[in-house]
Amino acid sequence: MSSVVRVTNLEQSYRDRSVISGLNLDIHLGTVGLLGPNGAGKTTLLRTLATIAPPRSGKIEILGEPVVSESSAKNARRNIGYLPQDFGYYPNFSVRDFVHYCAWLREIPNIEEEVSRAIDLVGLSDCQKRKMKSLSGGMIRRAGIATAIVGTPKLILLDEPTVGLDPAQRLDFRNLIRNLDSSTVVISTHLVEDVSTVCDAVMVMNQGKLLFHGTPESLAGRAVEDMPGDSLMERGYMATLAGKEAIK
Ligand SMILES: Nc1ncnc2c1ncn2[C@@H]1O[C@H](COP(=O)(O)OP(=O)(O)OP(=O)(O)O)[C@@H](O)[C@H]1O
Repeated sequence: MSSVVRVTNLEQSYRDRSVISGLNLDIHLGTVGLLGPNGAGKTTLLRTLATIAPPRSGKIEILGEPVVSESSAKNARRNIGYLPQDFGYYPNFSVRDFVHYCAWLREIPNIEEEVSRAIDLVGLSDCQKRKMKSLSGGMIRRAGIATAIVGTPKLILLDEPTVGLDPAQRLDFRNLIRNLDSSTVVISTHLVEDVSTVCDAVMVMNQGKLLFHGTPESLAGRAVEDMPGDSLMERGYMATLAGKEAIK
């Protein structure tokens, strides 16, 4: 199976401070959850995969094409939908204007149809004419998700997409992700249950290193008795962070 994303020996730093080091990664078609505590490097990794932050060193390939220059990054971005953690918007734009503008930037064909579809998928059709500044936090987040999924890009990168969503909206979000089966979706989250319910694979990062990459079941299989957590997967995650894995 060919990789949708391949990362080889990635180093990233802010000024002289290394935040990702020696990271190797292959992501295949499907939905992958990216778990890690605050400051683990999740946002930095997603920004790198979104081709916004060029690697300090190492290589990235998106859909088999190396990203080595601004023009190759621009080509890659046509296939990438990215929802940053703190995304900006023009407060006076309507929901539709916001999604349309992002689709236009990505040069999406059949733009009106695709924008309507994305807005419908996030459940905002009835308020697509409302101004962004009049929306609740959860609705703003859903409009942001629409900008990432519009045109069904081959790679969708969502940084903390469920923050601010109420429990019903989180269930809707999971259903939406399940229906994006022609895309590879990478979801950064603190919520282990988001990962256990929708992801085919899980990555656990800490201190800029990848500690685990496998199925949700194999992460749950790392659970050890004395670890805190309400589910096997939470305990497996905590055991992985603590470097204490179940002995098989
Ligand atoms: N612009 C920046 N300048 C300097 N340091 C930064 C910058 N952005 C992030 N960092 C540092 O890089 C490290 C990784 O941060 P990053 O935001 O990638 O982690 P994260 O896993 O996404 O965290 P969170 O879950 O809190 O969003 C942290 O120690 C953070 O303080």
